[in-house]
Amino acid sequence: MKCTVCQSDWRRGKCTARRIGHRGSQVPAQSAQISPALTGTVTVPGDKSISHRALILGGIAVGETEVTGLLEGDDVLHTAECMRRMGATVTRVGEGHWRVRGVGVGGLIEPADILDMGNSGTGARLLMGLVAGHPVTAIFTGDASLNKRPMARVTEPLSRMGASFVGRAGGKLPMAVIGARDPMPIEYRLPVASAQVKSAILLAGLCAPGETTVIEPEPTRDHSERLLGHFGAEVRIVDAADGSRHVTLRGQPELIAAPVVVPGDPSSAAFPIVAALIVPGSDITVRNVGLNPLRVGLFDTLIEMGARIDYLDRRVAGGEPVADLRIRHSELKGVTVPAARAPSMIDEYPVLAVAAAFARGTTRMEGLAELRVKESDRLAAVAAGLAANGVTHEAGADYLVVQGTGRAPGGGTVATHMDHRIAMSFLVMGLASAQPVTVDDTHMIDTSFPGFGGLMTSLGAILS
Ligand SMILES: O=C(O)C1=C[C@@H](OP(=O)(O)O)[C@@H](O)[C@H](O)C1
Ligand SMILES: C=C(OP(=O)(O)O)C(=O)O
Repeated sequence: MKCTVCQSDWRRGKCTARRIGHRGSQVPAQSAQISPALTGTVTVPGDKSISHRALILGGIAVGETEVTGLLEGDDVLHTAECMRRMGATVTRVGEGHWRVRGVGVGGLIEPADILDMGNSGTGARLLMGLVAGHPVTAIFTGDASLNKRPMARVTEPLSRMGASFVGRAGGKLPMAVIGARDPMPIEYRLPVASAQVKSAILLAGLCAPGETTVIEPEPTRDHSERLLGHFGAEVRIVDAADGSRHVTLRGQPELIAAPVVVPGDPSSAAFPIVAALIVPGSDITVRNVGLNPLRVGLFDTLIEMGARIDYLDRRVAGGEPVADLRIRHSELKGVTVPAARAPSMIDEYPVLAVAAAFARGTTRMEGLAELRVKESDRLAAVAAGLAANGVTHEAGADYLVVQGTGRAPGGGTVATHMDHRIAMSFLVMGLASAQPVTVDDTHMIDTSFPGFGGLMTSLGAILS
């Protein structure tokens, strides 16, 4: 018998592959079917982007950083393990409660073995940036999905800073990163709006003397900037008249350990939220959702579509705005989502496409080219999932148009292509579609949302 996730031998009820974070399975498929009104109050796991960064910056700070609310998803666990291999002491104290003792900026040690980043583009690209600024060599690899994703977007600027790279054709992992002995600060204009690329350059810039500047065509999530400031680095942000944002870091700071409180991940909250909007009679509350202005594009779009979402008890926790969200079933209407909004909701298009299938009228989503290089080609995977479930749509090179009729027919099986967000989005679809929806593999859900099935079931969702 073989593990249905990685095809390694399956013995004594376990997958024999000894990859970090990989549990393997024989029963990865799952179906969702029409469910009664969803009700209740839930808390989603911690923000994935902030969790990676808390471990990375804690790992190069002086002293002990206490992290609460850390996402214990596979992606973040890979980052924790890789930081350990480069000298940081990373300890789990309790659920979501971790301590990190750092090595100081410039103090990374060379890892004795290959760094396995699993499914995580964020972990891989941010750590490639960090290694690029240190005089060490590290070999990065990932799973079948990550090893297909483009890395030239980070190797190009990091080469200018003095690092070198030996990888597979087309700039793919596995790849050796040979860190710069004397890293140079650069000024770099990002060719694509990407918080991962911005963060990789800033992390390399920590070890360079002088100022490293990243110019973003449109602002992307700013968790790196916020946390760098929180740990004592000098970061300047200037919004230019042409709409671009200039982020400048002064290199070679001493980072000082600082407590990090991780809010709930808005990208994970998106799934119960859309589920409640489309399942008739639903009324749920999702507590402690991060509302960083550069992450809320989905919520703004849903409200434009007619969603009844109330922000309760708005507050600031751990330097990020948060609120409890009350969501009630809503009659949605189609809207046009402009390309400029993409950076603030880049991971939410699959679940927005599901909401659009339950809206009345046409929803047009533009500026989606980046979806093609995520854990899967998300534009193609969403289009195939919509087709399998009888939803009329049109997908172009960088756009998606969904014709909503108030309810998706369902009845299809969706290929998830090792992509957690495709799996969760189509399970949400099945909760309100006329026929059940099946997804072929639910394993990858643990990368970002461990406990997804249990949380949805606790609200009344029927998953089998
Ligand atoms: O910086 C981050 O934490 C992330 C940035 C985004 O990727 P890009 O930078 O490639 O847009 C996003 O898709 C990813 O889930 C997390
Ligand atoms: C794109 C994602 O993550 P990453 O790039 O870190 O793999 C995601 O979580 O949707």
